Amino acid sequence: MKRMRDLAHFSCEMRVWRGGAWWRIDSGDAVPGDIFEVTPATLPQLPCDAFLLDGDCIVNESMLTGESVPVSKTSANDEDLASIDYESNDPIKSNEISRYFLFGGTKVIRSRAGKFGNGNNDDGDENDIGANGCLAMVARDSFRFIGVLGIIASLGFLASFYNFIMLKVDPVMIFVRALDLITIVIPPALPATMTEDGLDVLGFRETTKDINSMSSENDRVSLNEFSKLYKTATLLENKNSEFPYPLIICAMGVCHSIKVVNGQVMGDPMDLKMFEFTNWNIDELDASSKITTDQRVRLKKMSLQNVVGTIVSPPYDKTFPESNIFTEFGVIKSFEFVSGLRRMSVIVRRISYIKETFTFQAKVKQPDLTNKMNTSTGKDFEIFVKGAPEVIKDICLKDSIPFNYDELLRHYAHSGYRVIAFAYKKLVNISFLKIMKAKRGDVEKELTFLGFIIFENKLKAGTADIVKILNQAKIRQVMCTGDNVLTAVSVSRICDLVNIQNKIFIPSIAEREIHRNENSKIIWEDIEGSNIFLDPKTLLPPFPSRSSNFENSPIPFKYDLAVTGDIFQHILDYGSEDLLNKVLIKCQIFARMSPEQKHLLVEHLQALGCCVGFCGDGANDCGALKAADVGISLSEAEASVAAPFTSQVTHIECVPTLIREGRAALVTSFSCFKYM
Ligand SMILES: Nc1ncnc2c1ncn2[C@@H]1O[C@H](COP(=O)(O)OP(=O)(O)OP(=O)(O)O)[C@@H](O)[C@H]1O
Repeated sequence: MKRMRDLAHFSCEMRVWRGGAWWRIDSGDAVPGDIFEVTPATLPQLPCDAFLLDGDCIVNESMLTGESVPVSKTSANDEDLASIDYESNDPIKSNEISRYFLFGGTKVIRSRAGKFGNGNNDDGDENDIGANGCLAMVARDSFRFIGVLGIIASLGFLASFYNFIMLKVDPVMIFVRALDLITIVIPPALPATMTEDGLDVLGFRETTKDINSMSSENDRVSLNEFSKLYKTATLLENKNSEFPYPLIICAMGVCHSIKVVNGQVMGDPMDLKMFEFTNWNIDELDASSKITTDQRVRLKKMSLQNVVGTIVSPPYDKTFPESNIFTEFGVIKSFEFVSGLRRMSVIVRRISYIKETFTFQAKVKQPDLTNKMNTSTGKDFEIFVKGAPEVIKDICLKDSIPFNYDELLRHYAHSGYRVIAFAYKKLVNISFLKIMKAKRGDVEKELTFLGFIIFENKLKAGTADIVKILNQAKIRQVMCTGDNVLTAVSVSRICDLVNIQNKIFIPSIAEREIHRNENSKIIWEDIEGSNIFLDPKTLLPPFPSRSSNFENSPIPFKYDLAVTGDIFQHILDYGSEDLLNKVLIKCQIFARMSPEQKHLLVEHLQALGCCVGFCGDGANDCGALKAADVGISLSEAEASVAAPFTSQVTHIECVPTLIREGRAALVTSFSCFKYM
């Protein structure tokens, strides 16, 4: 809470643009409408919410979302600003707006050529952490209890006051005796003991360094760790005569959200592993970049110096021993990864150089400066898209999808690998202006499928032990993930979240999403394809003999359910309450869940009377973390506003620790009451 308070009262010096000149003012004096400058040196932490009007920047939002991957912000244009509904309760809700919205309290890692418009200088009190945990309930009930005692004491006080007056006792004595009665009913040390008890528990947490608490309340399991890029699978041959790398390698080199900050590459761990695999180089056109004057001159000659933010290039020395053409990629525009869309894309321009003498200088291993530009690139751009295979399939040209696409996807996902699909399109004869204005939906379509890349999901050491401990404690554990359902099933089996002997049933609907209604039939099918189906109403397997004593027949085998986000949504929209409750109670795996669906799952479990813990590690878990009774954010940030508890050790080992501490706090509180 102290950190929250500090954040609300945070002030610093800032440079604002007023009356045609720059002024240095205290951030407390900033008013809505001010335009101010953001650089990490002068304004490391944003003192207020703001719209990014010009330039771009990278911010660390982990204190809000728990997501330690830096987030890129691009500037808003007039159209964007005009489309905001300021009257709405939450004008910044949409993902589109958060692209150019800077949140007060977040840290600026890097900024480029920007001046910003100040939104409303609120005090960050929107970030309240709901007091919805068990300990909060105990605290609330404790104070209610003291309140009731207070009422009894007051009534006793009035009654004895009246009696003493009737007995004509001395007024000072009346007052002292009446006060005595209050202290008899409410032990004076009780409120202090309760507060002390709470502080003790919090104090212990702060010192463990594993779990940091932002409030006096007291879980999704991040089981997967990207350990190594296992294999690349190019399904289509995409040979390019001038450039020796296949398009899938180019895609791995350019299609990511890696940032270079002070010479260090930062970003999504999966992107980092993928990029590391290519062995390519990346640099950004900011003050700290290593981009040579020579490269800047080349960009300038091609009028690219103001539009290219990032340059990605294959290794100079190994690439073209024979060729006299060297190619690098300038990233013109990127559409960041959005959990709801499950994809990201970049628009790039190839920058090729025809060399007259391609001699490498011994030390710097860079092409000779006598290069000539290849001007043939003209108005051509390329878009590389990567994302969940189901999503990529939908936006690719049908004839570019290999016949065994689903089979391969199923094979790798079933083996527990994370599968990412890549697609590509050449955007021919388009002006810069058009590219800059292009909407995501307009360019991310009619693509050519390039291939899958497969990541091995390595379980963090000790995960299975923690799952076992929680099982022994009879705490129900459910996997809730954005990943593929088959991958989720495989990981759940490895860590004993579901018994490996159990059959798993997955629901599906024949109709496409837009044609679905309450009459759409859900089919619950065995994942192993054994042709066994569950009854769609009772979710029970077929009994050996339905005619004979149906009621008392034993269930023929043990089984679990795994539901995908779209079916979960369908059941919420059209299913009966009975079916929804059965799914909530019986289902062990919720996969391909969007952030909103994770949130809804928590709320519906709570509506059934469950006390829900949620353990999550990313921005896509924020809603669920906040809604849960016990939210644990696994984040490198010291404390994140996304959840009441933050564990810097990004492992579920913090869950039993927290439960133990919570129970200890409860026992201490009850003991206090008993003692008093
Ligand atoms: N950086 C990325 N670029 C492209 N696609 C991605 C990226 N990260 C994830 N995806 C795809 O989007 C899907 C959903 O991602 P999301 O971040 O919502 O969940 P997740 O990381 O798979 O799982 P969890 O919910 O356990 O964090 C992933 O399964 C993957 O197919």
